[in-house]
Amino acid sequence: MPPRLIQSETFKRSLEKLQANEQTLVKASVMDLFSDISEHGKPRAGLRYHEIDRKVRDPGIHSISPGMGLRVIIHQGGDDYVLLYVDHHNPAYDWAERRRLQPNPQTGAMQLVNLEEITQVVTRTVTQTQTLLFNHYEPEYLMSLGVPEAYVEAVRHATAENCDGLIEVLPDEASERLIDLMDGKLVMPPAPVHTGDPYDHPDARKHFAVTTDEDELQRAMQGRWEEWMVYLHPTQRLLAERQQSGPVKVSGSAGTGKTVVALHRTASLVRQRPRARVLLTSYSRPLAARLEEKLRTLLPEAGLHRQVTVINLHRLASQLARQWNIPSNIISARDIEAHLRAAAQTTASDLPFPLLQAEWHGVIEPQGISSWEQYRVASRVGRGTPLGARQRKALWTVYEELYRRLRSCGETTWNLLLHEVTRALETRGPQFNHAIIDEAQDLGRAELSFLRALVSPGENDLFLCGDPGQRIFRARSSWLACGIDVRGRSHRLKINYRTSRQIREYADTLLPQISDEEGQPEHRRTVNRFSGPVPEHRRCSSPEDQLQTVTTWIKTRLHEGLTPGEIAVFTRAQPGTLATQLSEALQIPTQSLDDQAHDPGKLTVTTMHRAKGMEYRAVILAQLSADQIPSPQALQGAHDPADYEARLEEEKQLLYVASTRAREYLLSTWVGQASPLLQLRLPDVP
Ligand SMILES: Nc1ncnc2c1ncn2[C@@H]1O[C@H](COP(=O)(O)OP(=O)(O)OP(=O)(O)O)[C@@H](O)[C@H]1O
Repeated sequence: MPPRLIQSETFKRSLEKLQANEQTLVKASVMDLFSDISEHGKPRAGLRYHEIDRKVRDPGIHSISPGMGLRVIIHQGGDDYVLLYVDHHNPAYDWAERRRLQPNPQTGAMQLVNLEEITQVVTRTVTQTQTLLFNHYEPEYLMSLGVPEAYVEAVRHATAENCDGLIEVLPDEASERLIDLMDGKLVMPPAPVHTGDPYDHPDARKHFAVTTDEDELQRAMQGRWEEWMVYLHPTQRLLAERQQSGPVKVSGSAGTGKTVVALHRTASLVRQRPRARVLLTSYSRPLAARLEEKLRTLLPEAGLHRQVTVINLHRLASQLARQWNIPSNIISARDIEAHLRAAAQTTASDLPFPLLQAEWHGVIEPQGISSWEQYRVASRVGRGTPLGARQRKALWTVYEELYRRLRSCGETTWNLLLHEVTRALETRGPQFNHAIIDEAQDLGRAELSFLRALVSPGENDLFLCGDPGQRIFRARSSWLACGIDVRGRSHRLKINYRTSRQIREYADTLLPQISDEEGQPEHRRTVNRFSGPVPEHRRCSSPEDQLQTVTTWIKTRLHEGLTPGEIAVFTRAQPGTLATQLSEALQIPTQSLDDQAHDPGKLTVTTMHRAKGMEYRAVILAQLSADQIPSPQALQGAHDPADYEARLEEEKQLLYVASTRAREYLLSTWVGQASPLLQLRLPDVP
């Protein structure tokens, strides 16, 4: 085999931490190294390739010196040169001293191990009363699950009390399999590598990328080269690439890489099926715009990108409606209420108006019921008060009049439009071969039925990614009832790549038990890749005090080196004057993300709804007082107790969505009494 250059994810991460001019220098040296080993089989003298003058645990460890005091740590094993890390001289060598690169004896996959971490974990004390979680498994079995040999003893001494820290430092694939064991699942080891190449195993491909092509390396070094584009977790890769016999569900709590899987799935389908029509979609327009931007990075070949339609479902439905002459003027909430009142008057109905409203918004409109025959037998599950046939008939008389009024002014609602287009699709036929949906938890019955009709049923037809804990636009709808059967094809992602363990643990307390789309309780256990500061809370004495608190906190973050684009302030209602006040106090521009893309030079100040799909190093949740969240307006609009519960649940999930946008820092502030949704145990609140 010719000499190879292999880039590890640890190298990628360390490179990103350097200054721009240092990065340029390192990238140039990496290009030189690649051409040297490709042409001459070894690095040239100018790169000062040598063993390091420390007591390293791994004899394969070497370094090169690109200049400016930097050292690139490289592992050489035969003809393989693995880029492991880069930093200034001392920290780079400190890092190298503690690392060992070796194949897992059972799986054959190459693994990089931090020997110091293991020592810390193994020496943790375990009391007699604590139960050892994995002690009854043979070391060989644990290694076959991807646990590096050096960690086996630590894993066998893990207890419920200390396992989080341990699972955090294990390779992702091993962590995920241990979580499955803790959840009581039977876990089969991955198949060993047949090629005999320790970098070719799916477990190793999460951490190492083999470079064989100079152009590819050049692109990676010069262009945007993000970790998620290259180092997929084996489960992510499998989901993205595997043939599926029908609809697939990928779930996972916030930050577990669902969007990344959706993007790779799209790219993989397009590459494998040059003539297929592929739809990549989501609930809202900004989410679809963000998907499109990321897909362009992942699929730079313009031809391939053109094969995919990236659009949000509502926009697609209204485009098709216009094409097929279906009325597509969307009526406002206020006008529909006025029409309903007028319809009740015209039909001399004595039914209570709240009942008319509740039935319209809770049953008729979401199900797209357009005739008495449909309404007579329609399901009203979860609607509280049962209705007899005579009452239904009386209600229907009003809705018939409402429909007549809507037709005469050529207006409709989103749900009715979606149902109309779905009916048209039944005669005109599906428009796509494959659809990939992100944030699928936000699809209601109308969107789900539309989606089903859009795509030809069959292999690899629908691929739905979502988190039932982040439902903020629509009440829960059964996928099965809309013809989307994911039984036997559901997968849950368990590694959280976005947030620190502290933020994830805090965010989890905001959510009660979560049920999936069929009402089944969800396991939500995940493992984080890093730790960080504990989320902070501040009760403020007045709005001015809150402004001062937020300003000071942001100044501290900026002082620590964060940029304005890495910080966001979210509020439940429109932030109002807060954006202007912060901009003046901090002397930096702000952005609200309503119709513009995220600008890295500006501080984000916007609503929690607009936070969806974003991520920041630091997040402030401001104006969290009891009279601001749950939103009184949202709850007042509830049509019946079931609707009230659903709206309250949405408020909790909104807070969860907003909190989980934070990677490292999270601050919550309020004036007066804190929101009951915060579930505060308040020892640290002044
Ligand atoms: N395999 C991976 N390696 C490294 N980083 C990853 C990987 N997968 C995802 N990430 C990163 O983790 C973060 C969260 O990923 P993503 O947005 O796909 O999660 P999500 O599950 O869709 O989150 P949410 O539900 O909150 O929108 C992103 O920064 C992404 O780049």
